[in-house]
Amino acid sequence: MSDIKIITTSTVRKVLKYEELIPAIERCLVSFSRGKIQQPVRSTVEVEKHEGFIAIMPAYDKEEDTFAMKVVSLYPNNGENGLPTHATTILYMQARTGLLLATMEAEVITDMRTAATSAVATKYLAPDNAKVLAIFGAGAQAKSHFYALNHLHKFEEVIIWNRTANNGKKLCEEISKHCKSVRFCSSAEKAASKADVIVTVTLSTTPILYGRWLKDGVHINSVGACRPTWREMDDECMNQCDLYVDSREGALKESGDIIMCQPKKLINGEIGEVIDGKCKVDRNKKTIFKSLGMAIEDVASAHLVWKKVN
Ligand SMILES: NC(=O)C1=CN([C@@H]2O[C@H](COP(=O)(O)OP(=O)(O)OC[C@H]3O[C@@H](n4cnc5c(N)ncnc54)[C@H](O)[C@@H]3O)[C@@H](O)[C@H]2O)C=CC1
Ligand SMILES: O=C([O-])C1=[NH+]CCC1
Repeated sequence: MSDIKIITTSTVRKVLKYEELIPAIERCLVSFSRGKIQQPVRSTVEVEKHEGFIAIMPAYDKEEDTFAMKVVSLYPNNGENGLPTHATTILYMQARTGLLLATMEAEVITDMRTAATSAVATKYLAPDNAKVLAIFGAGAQAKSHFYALNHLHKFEEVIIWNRTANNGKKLCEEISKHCKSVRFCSSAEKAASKADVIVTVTLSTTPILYGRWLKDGVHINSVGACRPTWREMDDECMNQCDLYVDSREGALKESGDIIMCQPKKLINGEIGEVIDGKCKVDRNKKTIFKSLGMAIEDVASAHLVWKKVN
């Protein structure tokens, strides 16, 4: 047996590109909703003492015959000590034998595949001619979401809102090289009420986006609040919008925005069903894509990386 490869962050950054990743993600979302992916809802171990958790995310793609498993830890308080809030590793295995082929540092994969998934959702759910993008948050996902969305659609204006203004302004400075009009806005309400597309990528556990702020036809990619008691959107926001998810099963187990919503919020469909034409969308309505993150997105990304390094 040949040596197990160790694939580092810098290699992943070099080889993984949105032009290949976005179509690969689109394909795997459809396969997932067609039942061609074996993927349990991730299992999670709470580390209460340190207010963190660790999740294990395996998936097998029956069509591609590819298998991988990601381990991700989320320690929100790390941020205050200058440490990364998420730590991730992927084990990439040979599906035929179950043998380990590579371990991959998965920070870049996690950032890019999550943003690529939101970009696909935006392509299918956002209003035609969306002009203004608002991003809530200024961390790793905020940055990758700008690049992925900008790859598919050129927005006339990008507005960043972040709890810590300095970090928000730094992000504006970086992305201003790629977009004519980028600005930091210290009011979440003002940022939201101008936007045709909103991305929420924060570690907040209580709502930061309110229904009363929303413009007609807005599309929201809600990417944070991945625990059953955490929220990013208030009930009014949830109830005004048609709701799409990555996985129904995952969303009903993990999404506080859905589980805690009053009155109970029904899911219109999985994004894979939308792409597959099995679920019709009215783009004039307000829409939410609630993203919890799926192992199959990691499998598809790891497979692209593996093909490049071999
Ligand atoms: N759906 C998915 O597939 C994935 C979702 N995520 C989630 O996306 C979110 C962002 O992740 P990263 O950018 O990697 O984290 P990060 O740690 O790099 O950035 C976190 C951001 O949240 C902000 N923030 C923290 N606490 C806040 C609060 N109470 N109110 C408002 N803002 C607050 C910070 O200022 C920062 O801008 C997290 O909730 C994370 O768990 C991450 C990976 C995959
Ligand atoms: O899918 C993923 O990797 C994650 N979702 C929420 C935190 C990390």
